[in-house]
Amino acid sequence: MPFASGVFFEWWLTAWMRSSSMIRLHGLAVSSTWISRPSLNPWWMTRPEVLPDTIAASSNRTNPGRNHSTPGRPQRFQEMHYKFSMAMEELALEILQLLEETLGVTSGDFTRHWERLKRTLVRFNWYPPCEEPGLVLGAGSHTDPDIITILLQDEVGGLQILKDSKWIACKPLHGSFVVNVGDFFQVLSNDFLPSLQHRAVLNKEKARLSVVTFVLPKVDATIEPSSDLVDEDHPAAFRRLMFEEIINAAKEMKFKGKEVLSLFRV
Ligand SMILES: O=C(O)CCC(=O)C(=O)O
Ligand SMILES: [Fe+2]
Repeated sequence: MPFASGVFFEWWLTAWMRSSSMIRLHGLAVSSTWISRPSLNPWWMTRPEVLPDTIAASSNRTNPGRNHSTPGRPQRFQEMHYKFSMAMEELALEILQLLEETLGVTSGDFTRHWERLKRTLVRFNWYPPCEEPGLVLGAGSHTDPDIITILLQDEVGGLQILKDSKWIACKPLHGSFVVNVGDFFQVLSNDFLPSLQHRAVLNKEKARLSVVTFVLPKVDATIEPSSDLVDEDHPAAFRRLMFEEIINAAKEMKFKGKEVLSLFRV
């Protein structure tokens, strides 16, 4: 759906970028963020002090409860953004249920946080072309601190994942989503599903659009490895912790990635 309107987004985000200060996500990207459940405080609004500057800047524009009246956003774009985040909520729940089935999690531990406290954050990242793509990143190397991230990228490509110390291009596959495991989920799954270190590179000629849905628990959600995935051979790898602790640590480490979880290992 969003890519049918790629031209529109490019126009809109460019205009927005011109008319407001540039928002940077570690590197060179302009983002527009939507919160699916304005009634639930997103973590960056409840704890402004743990905000990365980039997200703080986005959140100023997406004041929860006022998403529909955010100035400068055409009504049609807002409606589309809303519909998209609702569809992503359904998809997220299905993915989590499938993962429970696959890993034999009968306690409902994966879906519990989500069903009770569900919240998605849909972000449009627009990466302008860059004459020297080797010198700057669109999004720096990081892991997402959330449960899972559902990512849709256009045909330009630029997402890379770190595997065996090498960056591997995650080539766009038309009509498909990329699903990333976040730090929170690595804890829940007791290391069975490790979070993914990734980044986005820029393109010399073409602008790129990605639509990223972060599936988040409430900031004070408490987690520990699912009892279904803990046994004698696989003792609990993490202590009990609050989602907020992951966020705070990620912020302190400037969203650089995997080391964050080492703070919570037992
Ligand atoms: O644009 C991309 O491919 C990656 C974006 C990303 O990792 C993020 O927004 O967290
Ligand atoms: Fe990410």
